[in-house]
Amino acid sequence: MSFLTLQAIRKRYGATMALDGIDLGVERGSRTAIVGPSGSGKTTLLRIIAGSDTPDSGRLMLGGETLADGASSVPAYRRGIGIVAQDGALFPHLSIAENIGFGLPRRDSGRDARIRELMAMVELDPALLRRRPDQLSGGQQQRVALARALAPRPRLVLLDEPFSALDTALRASTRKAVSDLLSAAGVTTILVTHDQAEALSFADQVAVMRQGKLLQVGSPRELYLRPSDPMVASFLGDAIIIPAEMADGWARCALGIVRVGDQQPVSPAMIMLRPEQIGLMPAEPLTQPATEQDVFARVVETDFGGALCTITLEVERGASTAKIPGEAPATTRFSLPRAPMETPEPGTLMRLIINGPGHILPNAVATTSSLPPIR
Ligand SMILES: Nc1ncnc2c1ncn2[C@@H]1O[C@H](COP(=O)(O)OP(=O)(O)OP(=O)(O)O)[C@@H](O)[C@H]1O
Repeated sequence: MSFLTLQAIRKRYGATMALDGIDLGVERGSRTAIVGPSGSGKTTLLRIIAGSDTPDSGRLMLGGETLADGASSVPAYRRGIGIVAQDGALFPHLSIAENIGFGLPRRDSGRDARIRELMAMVELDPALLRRRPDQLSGGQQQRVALARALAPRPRLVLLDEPFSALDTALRASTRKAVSDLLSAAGVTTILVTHDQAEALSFADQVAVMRQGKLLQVGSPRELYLRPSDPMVASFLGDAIIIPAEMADGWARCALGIVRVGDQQPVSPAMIMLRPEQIGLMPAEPLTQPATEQDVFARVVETDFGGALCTITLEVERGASTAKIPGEAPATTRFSLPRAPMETPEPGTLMRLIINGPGHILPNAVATTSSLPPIR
């Protein structure tokens, strides 16, 4: 059994099923990120783990101890769980030292030493201990909030969108610092976030939620490269999802003939490619004769976005796509991010180079069977 185990957790608010049978295991010392769109149930799940809400049914266990079994539950203050909220939620009228020491017994002789140890752990200058929260930057406040959560040596730390109030640069550096610190301390952590990049870089395990259900749970790599359905695929990054006809480990789709992994071929299927798998080469002048497998696309639009620009392309009915009967599928228009110096002018014809395998989405229904079999 995992260190933290959730079994068939359900929670309803009136007509809304906020959690609809959640099963999840979290290993000791690991970091799990829970991601999902707004209203998918992330906060409700965190509140039930923390003990600020009780499930209607289901079981929650931590370190072998049952914390909730249906509506009967151990109160929050006896769970040994630390929480870092979105805005840090520091006590504004208390000094930094008093904030960090809030959960430590006042008469404990080691209290001051522990507060200093935590300041060092979160890499803050001890000179800040006398200040009040409003005299610290946003990033420093979040580190204090983490120190306060870690002070009583919790069994589990819950991070509720703790970096979302920080600006982009500070967000990345604070996230890295917090992530390194938690892994060095071996603290079991659950992070709730809207931000897929944050989830993928922070966690060992990512759980994607939608409408009160966990759609998929796995390592960041597994979820990014092998999502189970289009929603998980698109939530974790840009994805090109197109129907394909399968044969012998190959897929024929509007972008050409793409190798697929060793998944069970169901034909037709929906396959996913990440934009970084698609290379572009100018098609003109043609350096070698076009073959049957070549696919060309014309740049229809470019959007300047600084370090990354977006190129929108439309597949031309070239050698291989010419064999697709009927109307050109709507998915023949797709967008790719590119560095500004690699952004061709609108109107340029490009040859597509697909790298690496396409991924068959096992839980997606192919929208067309009009593609011909591969010969
Ligand atoms: N106290 C409540 N009373 C009624 N409905 C609630 C309550 N708390 C949550 N809900 C509903 O339950 C569903 C899940 O809400 P929850 O806050 O857990 O989602 P979330 O994924 O955390 O969303 P966000 O990312 O916007 O914070 C939503 O439909 C929400 O409106």
